[in-house]
Amino acid sequence: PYVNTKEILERANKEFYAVPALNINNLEFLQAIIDAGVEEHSPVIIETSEGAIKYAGNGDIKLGAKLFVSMVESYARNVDIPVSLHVDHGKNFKIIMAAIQAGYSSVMIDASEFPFEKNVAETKKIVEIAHSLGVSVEAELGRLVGIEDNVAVESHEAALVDPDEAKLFAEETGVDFLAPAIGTSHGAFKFKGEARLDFARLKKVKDLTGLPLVLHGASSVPEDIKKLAETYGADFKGAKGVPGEILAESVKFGINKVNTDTDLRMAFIASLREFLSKNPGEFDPRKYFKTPKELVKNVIRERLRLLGCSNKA
Ligand SMILES: O=C(COP(=O)(O)O)NO
Ligand SMILES: [Ca+2]
Ligand code: NA
Ligand SMILES: [Zn+2]
Repeated sequence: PYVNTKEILERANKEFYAVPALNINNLEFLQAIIDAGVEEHSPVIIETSEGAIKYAGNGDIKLGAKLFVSMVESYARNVDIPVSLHVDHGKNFKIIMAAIQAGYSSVMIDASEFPFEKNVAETKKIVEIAHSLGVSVEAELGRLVGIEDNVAVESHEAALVDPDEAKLFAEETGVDFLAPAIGTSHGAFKFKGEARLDFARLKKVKDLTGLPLVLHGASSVPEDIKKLAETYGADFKGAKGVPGEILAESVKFGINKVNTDTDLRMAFIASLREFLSKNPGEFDPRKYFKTPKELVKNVIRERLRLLGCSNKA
């Protein structure tokens, strides 16, 4: 069934596991996610960035939002796992409103680049509108910067979430789930040295807010996927993600939603490169997208198990 993200995350919060939030831009990734959830008897959270909404709507954001809601809601009705649809990194009021009106389960208002007071004001505004329409809200505190090696440079300290601010933020905004910056960053090149997240800081945010917490920039960039892509011509030198054991550790300290985009993209392109080089005569997209979808599905299945949300449907 199609559910509200809050329902999925409240249970995860109570039972100490995490649910991946999986970014899509098209039909194939959505199919891979639904299949992974069904095969693992697991809830799944589908999320679309503002760019994805523009992409699907061919520039028309209302159309894009409606298209994603109808696709996700239709597939969700067809399976017996909880599925929700979320706006990732909402910054543009018009796009957030289009998504809420189209029927998204939840939206992120990302005002994390602004000073605390403005972040509070922006988030509060969206929370009031969203809650009046039964939509749940995510916000972010701190900025996504990798903690270089073990030297938490001055500027990085300033970028990471302040746990006391997080408590105040939660009280003042009424936000449903919170993304505390603890050392991750988006994309495939997250760390130059050792991957390290600030778990002490994370635990403080959890203790002080009690909210379901979100880890952004959570892709692992699995070694086998990277190698497969490079075998077939990709140049992913220096790509490094959050190791699986660190992701599992973050769940122990209170992470309940794990934003995953890069790993799906890397799996898809690695498998597509392999398929195309082995099948030079193929030109049916239902064929050349089949094994990429399979690999994306299997990467997601593994992540569902790692995060403890398999069999939680
Ligand atoms: O945070 C993310 C995705 O992060 P990755 O690039 O690590 O998949 N989306 O909001
Ligand atoms: Ca941000
Ligand atoms: Na998000
Ligand atoms: Zn993010």
